[in-house]
Amino acid sequence: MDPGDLPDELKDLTYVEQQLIARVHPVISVYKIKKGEQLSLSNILTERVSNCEGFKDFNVRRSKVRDALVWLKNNNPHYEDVEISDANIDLLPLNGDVYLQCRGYDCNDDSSCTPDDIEGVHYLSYSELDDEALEGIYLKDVPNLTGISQRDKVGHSPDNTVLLWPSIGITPINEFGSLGYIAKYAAKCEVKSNSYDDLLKNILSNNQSDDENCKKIIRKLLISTCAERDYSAQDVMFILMGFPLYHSSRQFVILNLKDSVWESILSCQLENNRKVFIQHYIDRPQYLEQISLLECAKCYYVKSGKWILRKKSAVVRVFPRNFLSVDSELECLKNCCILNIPWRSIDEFNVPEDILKNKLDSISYNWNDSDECEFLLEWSDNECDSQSENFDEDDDNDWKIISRLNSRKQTKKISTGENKNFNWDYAIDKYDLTEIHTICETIESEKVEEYVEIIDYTLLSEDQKRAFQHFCSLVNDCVKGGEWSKERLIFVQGRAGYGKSFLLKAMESYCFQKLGLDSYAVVAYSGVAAKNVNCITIHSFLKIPPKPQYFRDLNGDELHKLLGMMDQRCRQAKDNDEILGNLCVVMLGDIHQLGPIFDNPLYTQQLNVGSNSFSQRGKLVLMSFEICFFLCTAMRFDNHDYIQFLDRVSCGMCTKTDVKMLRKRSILNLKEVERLQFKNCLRICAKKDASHECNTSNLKNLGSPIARIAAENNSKKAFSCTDDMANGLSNVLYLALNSRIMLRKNLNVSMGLVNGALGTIKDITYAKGCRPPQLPLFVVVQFDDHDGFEALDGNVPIRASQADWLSSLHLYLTLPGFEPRTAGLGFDALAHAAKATTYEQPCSNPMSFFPMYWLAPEPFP
Ligand SMILES: Nc1ncnc2c1ncn2[C@@H]1O[C@H](COP(=O)(O)OP(=O)(O)OP(=O)(O)O)[C@@H](O)[C@H]1O
Repeated sequence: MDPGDLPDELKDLTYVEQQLIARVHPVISVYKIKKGEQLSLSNILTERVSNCEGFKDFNVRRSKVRDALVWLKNNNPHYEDVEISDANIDLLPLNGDVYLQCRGYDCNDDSSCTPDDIEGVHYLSYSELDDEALEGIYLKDVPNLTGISQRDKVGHSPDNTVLLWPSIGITPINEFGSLGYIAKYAAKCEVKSNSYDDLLKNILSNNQSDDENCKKIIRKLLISTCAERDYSAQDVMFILMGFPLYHSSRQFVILNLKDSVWESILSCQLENNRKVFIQHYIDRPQYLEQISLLECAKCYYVKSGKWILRKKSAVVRVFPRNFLSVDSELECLKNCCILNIPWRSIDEFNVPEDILKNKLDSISYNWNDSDECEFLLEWSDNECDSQSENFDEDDDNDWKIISRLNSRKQTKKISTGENKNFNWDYAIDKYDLTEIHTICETIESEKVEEYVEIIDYTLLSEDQKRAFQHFCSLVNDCVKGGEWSKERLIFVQGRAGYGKSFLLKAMESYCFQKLGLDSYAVVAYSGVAAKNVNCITIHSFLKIPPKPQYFRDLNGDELHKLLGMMDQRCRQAKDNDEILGNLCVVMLGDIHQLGPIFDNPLYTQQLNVGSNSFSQRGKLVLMSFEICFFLCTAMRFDNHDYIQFLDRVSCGMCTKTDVKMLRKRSILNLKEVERLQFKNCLRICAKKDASHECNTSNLKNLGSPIARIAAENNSKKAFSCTDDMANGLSNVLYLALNSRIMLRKNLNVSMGLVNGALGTIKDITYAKGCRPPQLPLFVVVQFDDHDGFEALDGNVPIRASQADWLSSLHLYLTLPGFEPRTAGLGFDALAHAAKATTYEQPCSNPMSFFPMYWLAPEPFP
């Protein structure tokens, strides 16, 4: 709307003056709940400075307000009946700040204007939140407010205080800006989803905010993202949708590195001799001499002059967001240094560019043991996207520079000691590069040997026979070419060693004899299983997108997804719309061996109607398996007590005696000789930190030089991607001679070079003149279960490879060549220097509370 020229009386009114003369305006009250940690303005490092614009300008001029009101009364029909009270106007300052008066405003007096009165805003009560939303709340470990609306809660709280309005930077969020803010926020946390982006755009452009589906999605996303992230976003949720406010367990700290702000901060003297954080940092105590500004802001705060270590590190926001978008590279470097290098005077950084670069290099590659810091550069998504689009593949150098300047956030650093002088091209002369090339080609061009073992069916146990006979009649249906005469979707359940693989071989043998080699397929979930029964993996057979490559067994959720995808593929392949394309499918496994997850039971009836996700589809497929055969006879062991014991343990039905037995076999109670047998085993830790610690100490104990190999990313997005998003590619890899490693990818299933294969590094081979953090040409590994190649003394060469992955928006490229996974150390195709890995992925949070005991499984009395 264009109101035309404004009269002088209404021109240049401040925001608060406009509020004072408005006849109708929404009152938005934002409350904080006194519980846990609170938002504390003292933690915002960039203090409110007097020249702030927008809502923080509380200046009011008495005459301006009076003149505007008089003009409106004379000219605006809606103000005709207004009585101007001189006494009230005289309460206003002649020209002054009413901020304190606003803070003293008692929200309980505002009973006449409840949010429900505000037109156009639909408030949802707490009870209207659906289960999903509530689940999100409980998962986030926030106070349980069920049964009592937030508004009630606030009403009973004796110490409500009005906070500053939510804002984006210094621009207030009002009823017009809030949707945009939500969109920005939500899109940020859900970068992968195109449809979500579209949905938000629709809400904004077509004003479809009443659409229930939209609301649901927004609700869910906001609940999960805001609880731990941003008070402002929480405020908006509360105002717009009536969601409860949560306390965040983390504080937010803003570091503004703009030159102009620096100057004003350092020169301004706040009342009561208070200092802004940056001044505290400069005057910090001696014992914090070596801490960087970024770390300091994350870990400490100052209260009454005392330095206090935070219980949880704060979320630090750095402005300007995109360092590389600042005017000069010098400025960008300077900002990086200010953040990450300990300093006392800002003048330390007024030096030439190459000195700054050296300073940065020294902290990137010469890390002290105690220092575990990270570069924190926040990229705004837009900036990032435009960078990626402009990316020119030929122009390597640009992105390599970016690559060196950053490291992915979660990366913890390990000291590489005095390796600077180590001659990393020591091994190149030992190898014939053509030979290595040929071997690598052989490994990578995998061919599964097509042989079928013919089984003597009379050997089958009674249990196995029942399943086998059912299967045989289905094969005979195929031979006749008619309809299926029996249930075609078969589940065979059996514990470890109960004869599943043997039964599978028998089924394959029968199929082969009756129908020939091309009429069936044997596939396995993992590379290890595929190797055991001489087949290929489901993923490569059905061309299903690879799952993140890391040590992980199948779990219930994975099973659902996998079945969903298999269903789709089978229907496509057979051009048949029945479940699994009307194929006969036999699934052999052990539900008790599925990894634990925080999810519904495997056979849940809870399906989200209308949902088309693979997981939902997989649940339906699983329920379509109508017949299940149980293998109840242990074929591998004959110790009856031990079998019973394993049965009880796998069902969680341990007796007291079992527990005693388990305690005896705790790894801590074993004799030294026994314990040594587990020296090289893979350890699973509950937390990333523990696994990192374990890997670090293992690496250091080797006493060999450690190579820190950095991935080269072509876009800023690639830096910020988690390992999962990057198909398991990690940004930094630590390798050392003789370090234990694990293969993270199925290189060649039939050779046994599969995901999970363990080995020891024998050589890290660099071209002449090259060294870490560059990629080596190849790494030579001695695998535990592979004879290796004669030409390499029984070792296997693993060379660097290029990996790319496609998100819904962009193609990102990483060149670590080696894709490791959590647990930190390792390679991609290359192995993994990890002897430890985490189990948190399948277990999710709740499991991490349980202690994990390491048990040596044998001997059993
Ligand atoms: N009917 C049988 N006759 C003789 N030996 C058998 C028979 N069934 C299984 N076995 C043997 O018992 C051992 C365990 O069987 P198998 O490997 O098939 O078990 P599994 O259920 O696949 O175990 P896991 O779940 O650990 O892979 C193998 O050595 C196998 O050869």
